[in-house]
Amino acid sequence: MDEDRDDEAEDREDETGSDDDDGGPAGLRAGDEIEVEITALGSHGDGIGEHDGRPVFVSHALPGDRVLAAVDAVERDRIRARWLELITPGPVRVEPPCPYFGPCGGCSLQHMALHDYRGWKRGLVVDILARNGFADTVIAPMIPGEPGERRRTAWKLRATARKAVVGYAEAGSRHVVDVEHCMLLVPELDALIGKLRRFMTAAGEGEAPMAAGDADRYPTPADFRDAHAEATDGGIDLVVTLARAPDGAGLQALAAFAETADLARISWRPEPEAAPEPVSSRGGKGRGGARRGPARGGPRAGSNPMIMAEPQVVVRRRPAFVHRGGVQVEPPPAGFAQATHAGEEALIGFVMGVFGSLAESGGTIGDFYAGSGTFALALAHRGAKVIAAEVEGPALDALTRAAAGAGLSDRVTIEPRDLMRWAPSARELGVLDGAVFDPPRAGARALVEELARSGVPLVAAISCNPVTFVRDARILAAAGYRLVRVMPVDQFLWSRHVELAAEFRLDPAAASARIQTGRDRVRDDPHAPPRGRRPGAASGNRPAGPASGPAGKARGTR
Ligand SMILES: C[S@@+](CC[C@H](N)C(=O)[O-])C[C@H]1O[C@@H](n2cnc3c(N)ncnc32)[C@H](O)[C@@H]1O
Repeated sequence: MDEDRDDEAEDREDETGSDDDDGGPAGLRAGDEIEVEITALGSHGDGIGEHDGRPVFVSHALPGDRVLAAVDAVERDRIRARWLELITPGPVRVEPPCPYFGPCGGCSLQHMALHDYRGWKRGLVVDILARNGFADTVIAPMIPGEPGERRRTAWKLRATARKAVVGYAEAGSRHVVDVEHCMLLVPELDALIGKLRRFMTAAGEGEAPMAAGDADRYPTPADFRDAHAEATDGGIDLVVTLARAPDGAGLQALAAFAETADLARISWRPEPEAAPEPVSSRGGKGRGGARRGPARGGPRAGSNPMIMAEPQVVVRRRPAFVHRGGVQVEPPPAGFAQATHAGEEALIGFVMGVFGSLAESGGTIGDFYAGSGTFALALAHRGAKVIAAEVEGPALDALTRAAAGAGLSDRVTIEPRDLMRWAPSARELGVLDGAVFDPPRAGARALVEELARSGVPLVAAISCNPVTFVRDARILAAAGYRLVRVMPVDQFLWSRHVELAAEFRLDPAAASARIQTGRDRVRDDPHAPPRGRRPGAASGNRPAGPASGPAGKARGTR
């Protein structure tokens, strides 16, 4: 699925020094064929063997396999090779349960026995922690993923001369594999694949209402780009990306499809555009520039932002609501949701395990990268005062409405904020009794650097990228935070992606040795909001610094 293909380069922490090299071992060149005995599985799911003293990475090969492979690249520290033939299968190899496995880039490890796959995936977390100074950390058994659990997905939509295509991209390619079913998905999402294909096909054949009497017949199958679908408690929430804005007939067709497929809500959005460099009206760049406005995210300096327009709701037949920590919330179309209900429950359970008694005693907890409130609502429901910081305005609007609906408004303070560009300072964070952060794959370095100086005693981290997690964890550890326990979670079954939840406690010795930093300074500050009160409300004290980012909306979430 989309998550399984992104960020290939970003987190290849084990791939430094891999420049191409002319001379391979014994003159090995790209295209040469070699036999390799696979002894391990790498963090990207490639089988690893050895040739002439150098590691060889062979895609799709598994430990114990003996394979014939073609060399793709000879690099300074490794050889990359493409699988040609299985000479002898290893003991962990099984028949993949899905007929699309191989061509479809959605899953990469269905051919590995589930037990071994799960051991490998948990081992990724164990290994990276051990290699980064956290060998003593307690690592819980992994919360396993199961087929039929994935409650959100993004399909690629294409049209060929003969048919409409609904599916997933091939690994490392733009080609889309047409699928009838996906066994990862909850049944209602799986059933939507065929309905969506029929809808696109009907558009092409002039059978759909959108085509009736409309010379331009919009949208045609070729205008569909992708679809984001989430199974909510109210029904499916579908967002289609289209190459052009639908006209009246197109909107009617989308509404009719929502009726036929019994969707809760259907929206459309245009294709994303590359963001221009932020330019100041005075000729400067960035922060003081013309794009400054209410916090909605926006292009981040040095990133590769694609501006995603807000989806426009065509019809909302029922509320597309979900329950989070006992509170009902209706996230915005295509808003972030944890990929599986079981995964979300496990993560909320972990966070409540860390902060439960603090919440019950009315402590103040920051939820950073809060989305529409998965943790904030659960914590507030339990009694905490929560400051929820997030860049996406629509997610915060949903969180605000949900808090109001549950009578929790007085416990939830919303903080629209781009946390990568304008992380709250250690001093601002010092009012908190606890903090949870759940960033995108890039991690939360700017926030963590401030947290490390803040003196906040209890911190929970949720991460979808162990590489950026250990980077951030080392910053906290260097400041005296002990990584108490980690819980791996498999929300992306049969992929290389693993999530984790972690608990950090500030070492009492480090806390008492702290000389007038963050928390201590704030306690001494007569203008600081008293602990246990709602910052930004009674005291009027809002965390300093710009709470607004450039206009527009850049997406970079998992
Ligand atoms: C992994 S999601 C977690 C959301 C939420 N904790 C949940 O479990 O539903 C990451 C969140 O970070 C937000 N985000 C991404 N970049 C951000 C930034 N620069 N500043 C603040 N929030 C950001 C996304 O909008 C998204 O809601």
